[in-house]
Parts: sequence; C-alpha cells; structure tokens
Amino acid sequence: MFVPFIAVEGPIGVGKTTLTAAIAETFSYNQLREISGENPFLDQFYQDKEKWSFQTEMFFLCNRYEQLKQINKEYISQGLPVVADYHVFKNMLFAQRTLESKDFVKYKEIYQILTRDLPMPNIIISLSASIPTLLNRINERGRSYEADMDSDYLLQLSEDYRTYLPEFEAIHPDIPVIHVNGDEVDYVRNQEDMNAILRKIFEAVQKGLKLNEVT
Ligand SMILES: Nc1ncnc2c1ncn2[C@@H]1O[C@H](COP(=O)(O)OP(=O)(O)OP(=O)(O)O)[C@@H](O)[C@H]1O
Ligand SMILES: Nc1nc(=O)c2ncn([C@H]3C[C@H](O)[C@@H](CO)O3)c2[nH]1
Repeated sequence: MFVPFIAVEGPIGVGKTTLTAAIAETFSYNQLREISGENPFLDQFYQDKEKWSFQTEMFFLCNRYEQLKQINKEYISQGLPVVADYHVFKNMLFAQRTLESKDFVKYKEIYQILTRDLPMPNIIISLSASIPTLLNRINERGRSYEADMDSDYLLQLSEDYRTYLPEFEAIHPDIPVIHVNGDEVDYVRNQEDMNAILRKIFEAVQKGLKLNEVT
C-alpha cells in the first residue's frame, strides 16, 4: 500500500517547517515536527561546536529515531499519511560536518543500526536558497542560539545538501525529489508559488498511488 510520507529538507532556515505546515493543512496530513528546541546541547553546541558535537548529534539521532518509530506505529503503518520537516539522512550530513573522524566512525555504526527499520519517506521536497537569504531568515526568526550563525558553517551545510541530493536521487530513482529554489520561489508571500508546489506534490502522490495499483 502506498501511504504518502513526505519529507521536506534543506539547510538551516530555508523554510522546511513553514512548507511542512502548509502541506499538512492543505492535504490534512499528520505533521511531524523537528524537535531541535528540545535538544539541551544545541545552545552550547553553537558556542563551541568541537566540544559539544557528539552529544548534540547523538541527541538528534536518538530523538529522531524515537519520533520516526512512533509515527510509524501511529500513522504510516495504519495507512495515514505524514509530512515531516526532515529526513533522517540529515543526521549524517550534520554529523559528517561536525564530528571529528574518530567519533564519526562510532556515530555511523550507531546510525546504521538505528535507521535500519525506520520508515523512509517516499516523496522528498528539497529546498535551497543562497546564504544571504538563509542568514536573513535566521536573523528575522531570532532564535537566541542562532544569533551568531557562522556563514561558513551554513555554506558548508548547504554544499553538503547540494552534493548529497543528486547522490540520493541516483541511489533511489523510485523516490521523486521536488526541487524548490527559495531565491526564485516565495511560497510565503506569493500564493501562486505555494499553489504550484502543492500541485507538484499532489501529482507525485497521485503517481505513487497509481504505481501502487499496478504493482
Ligand atoms: N519563502 C520564504 N520567504 C520568506 N521567508 C520565509 C520563507 N520561508 C520561510 N520563511 C521564514 O524564514 C524563517 C525560517 O523558516 P522555517 O522555520 O520554516 O525554516 P526551517 O528550514 O524549518 O528552519 P530550521 O532548519 O531551523 O528548522 C521563518 O521565520 C519563516 O517565516
Ligand atoms: N548539529 C546539528 N545536527 C543536526 O542533526 C541538526 N538538526 C537541526 N539542527 C539545528 C539547525 C538549527 O539551528 C536548529 C533547528 O533546525 O537545529 C542540527 N544541528
């Protein structure tokens, strides 16, 4: 059975949660929200990444593991669609960037064990935007721990996403990836832009449902 499980992904502040909420509302899907505010290490992490990266990445990984297990039980396995503002692969993107190599080796082993049986999204929306756009949005949002966001860190993560997404598409040709350039498309202020994205999502869901009927 094809149960829509959509993941909205992209670098910090690109608009994942905003779009996720709109999709959830439009299609009456259950919304899975990132739990970053609950990460007790995030504040210290932004002050000293080297010192706090292992705790931070492990917390995100364990928390997302719990969340995904839970939504599988309550929604996906019951045939109820879900839209999430992350894909579990983001753990690896951040961890690879922030952990020292010895810790990353350990982290990777745990990641592989924990993610083995998790439900994986069957539609991805990949958001991107230039660094000035991301910085503007992060500043406007005004979270205290992101007040001194390092633009190099943001740039590295954006490049990690840019490199990883085509690899993901090559490994998973069956999972549609809808790309949205946040510098050209403004789905917050322009309803036409929002409608165009929602139409693409609707089409991807319909295609998934039809393919499922055939197989
Ligand atoms: N297309 C857009 N145009 C203008 N502002 C936007 C747009 N999308 C999001 N925003 C604003 O940018 C800020 C960040 O958006 P949001 O919280 O959705 O990003 P996010 O990708 O979920 O962030 P994070 O990576 O930190 O979880 C919010 O204040 C939101 O209102
Ligand atoms: N280090 C690290 N690893 C993650 O897996 C991760 N996921 C999100 N974040 C940070 C980005 C935003 O500041 C804030 C909200 O997304 O949390 C992360 N930071």
